[in-house]
Amino acid sequence: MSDNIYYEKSIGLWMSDKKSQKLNWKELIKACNSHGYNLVKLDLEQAFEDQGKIDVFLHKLTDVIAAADQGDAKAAKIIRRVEQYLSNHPNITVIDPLDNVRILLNRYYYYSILQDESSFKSHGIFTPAFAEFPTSNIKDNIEIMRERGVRFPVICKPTIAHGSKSAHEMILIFNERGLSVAKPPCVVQSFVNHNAILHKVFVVGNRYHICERPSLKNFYASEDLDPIFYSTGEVCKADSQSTLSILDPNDETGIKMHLNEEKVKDVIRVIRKKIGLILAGFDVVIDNTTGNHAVIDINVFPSYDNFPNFFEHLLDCIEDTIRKSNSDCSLEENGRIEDYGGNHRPNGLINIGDSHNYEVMGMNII
Ligand SMILES: Nc1ncnc2c1ncn2[C@@H]1O[C@H](COP(=O)(O)OP(=O)(O)OP(=O)(O)O)[C@@H](O)[C@H]1O
Ligand SMILES: O=P(O)(O)O[C@H]1[C@H](O)[C@H](O)[C@H](OP(=O)(O)O)[C@@H](OP(=O)(O)O)[C@@H]1O
Ligand SMILES: [Mg+2]
Repeated sequence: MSDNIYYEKSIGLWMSDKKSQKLNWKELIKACNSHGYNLVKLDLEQAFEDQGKIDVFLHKLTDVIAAADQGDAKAAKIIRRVEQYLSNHPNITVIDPLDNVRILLNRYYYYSILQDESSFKSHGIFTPAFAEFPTSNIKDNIEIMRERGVRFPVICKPTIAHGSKSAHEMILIFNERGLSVAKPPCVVQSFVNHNAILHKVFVVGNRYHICERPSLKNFYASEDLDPIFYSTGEVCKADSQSTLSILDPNDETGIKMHLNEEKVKDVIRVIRKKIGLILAGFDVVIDNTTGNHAVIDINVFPSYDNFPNFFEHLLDCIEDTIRKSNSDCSLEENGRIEDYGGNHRPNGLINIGDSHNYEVMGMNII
């Protein structure tokens, strides 16, 4: 994977072909080498022991873990082998630990972690009311929604957040008769009107980057509307141009709701403390009536689209993690996200984009 210079340490990397095709391998190898690491592209079909010594295991195994947890024997065998290898090599830095990644495989589970976060309410942060449908019995599901304060319109999402294309297949449901399309196991989450603006926060350890994406226009409960099926990829990518994102004329409020960076940092602190991932992303929409910030989704190792110098920040963070684990004081143990070393910058934000499609690099979350 790299020129014939010997590098003392190695990063073993595995990700799906789908993700791998989007990766700029040349740039990643350059960043690894500049930090004194070889980059080894691991093969899950071969024993890791036969693929060279690694010091860091960097992965996005979400699809394989999800398949294993759903009973896929081949995937289960792979995950067992990976976990056995890592337990035989406790000095390998894993980014991120499989048990932490598992937290984000189940939407109901991680929504519950967010909902239970007591600090959010007073900071104007929330996760929309949600409920899980264990069966497709509409009467039972209406009762479950009532008990949990979930109100139409709702977005129906697969409970399992990764592992197949269907994990991103969403359904907007406007009334009780629309619940007939919900296919359990699934969660329903109250829809938050947010003027079709999605804020994606990409996190690498203590650093984050925010970008705006198209989202869904404002919707209201209605007995007349049939469910709307969509996939996230067709509505919320940077280049998406879905009619679902075009605000209705009477919704053109002209008021721009500004993302509050302090709220973003609060969410990052909670994710780092309660979920403990180095590589994560989350989606925020701003309630257009209250201005409160709704965290509607958290992702493992997302795209890091437009994250400036992502690979450099990744390697810095890997080295930071190794340094901290060697000094045996984990970030999560003391519950604080500390300042990090490196090119210390003021705790400010560097506005690196125009105000419309703004992108803001946040450094040093304290
Ligand atoms: N509660 C909600 N209120 C308003 N819009 C929502 C809500 N939940 C989801 N959405 C819209 O649906 C999109 C997809 O939802 P979500 O992010 O949960 O799905 P996902 O497939 O896991 O996304 P990703 O591609 O980020 O993994 C969001 O980007 C947003 O546009
Ligand atoms: O541009 P984003 O970060 O929104 O796209 C992500 C998406 O949010 C999910 O994290 C995808 O992961 P899966 O849920 O596992 O499909 C990412 O796909 P990946 O192939 O990069 O892992 C998207 O990049
Ligand atoms: Mg999302």
